[in-house]
Amino acid sequence: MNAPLRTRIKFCGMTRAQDVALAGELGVDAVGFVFASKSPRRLDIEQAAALRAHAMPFVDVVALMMDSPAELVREVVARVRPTLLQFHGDEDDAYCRGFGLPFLKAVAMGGTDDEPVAARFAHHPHASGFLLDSHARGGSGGTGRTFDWSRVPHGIDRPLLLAGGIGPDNVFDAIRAVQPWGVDVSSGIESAPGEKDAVKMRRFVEEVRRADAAAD
Ligand SMILES: O=C(O)c1ccccc1N[C@@H]1O[C@H](COP(=O)(O)O)[C@@H](O)[C@H]1O
Repeated sequence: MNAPLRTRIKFCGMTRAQDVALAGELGVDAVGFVFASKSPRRLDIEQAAALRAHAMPFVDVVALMMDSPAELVREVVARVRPTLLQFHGDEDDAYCRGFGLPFLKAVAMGGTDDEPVAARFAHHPHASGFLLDSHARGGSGGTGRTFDWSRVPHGIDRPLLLAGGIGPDNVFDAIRAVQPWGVDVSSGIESAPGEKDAVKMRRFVEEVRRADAAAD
């Protein structure tokens, strides 16, 4: 894919109505609700359904699952009505596509994995895009750690979202280095797990726009 004219932004791990509303005001493309059982940002279905009402038009709502029972995913789809699913575990392509929604698949960029990154995309032919995160295979995301951005493959025919340890202070450099289709941030815009910081959220968006304006 060509370098995008506008880098998409996803704010993940939202837990508060005011943060979801501010994301919309700032022109963020997507907000993520985490249902992974071990996450400090995990929502139950009632909380997520209530938060969903604060998402503005044209803001996608992404439900993040990690090796969840299919029954939970179905309930989230029915009651929270996400526009996209994001799978962070060992879910295979057939499982991921079985919920009738487009999905993103997270690819673990940390640890030691002999399979080349580009080859891993082939395991999920129906993924709408891939999210490259810094955790090792089997580990959780939302770590606040970066990975070696030079390992991001080029010339991939589907959207790539760069994640892992990105924040207002490094997102400009990240976009210049990788030219991803989008960036995904959680802890880098927080004051505490799940509590987004309005100043960091705004600065993050400004830095993405600055990188887009500086693109060759
Ligand atoms: O956010 C979480 O708690 C989480 C838990 C389990 C799997 C994924 C999770 N978050 C994803 O990880 C990226 C990177 O997070 P960070 O910016 O390094 O804190 C985040 O954008 C989510 O997509």
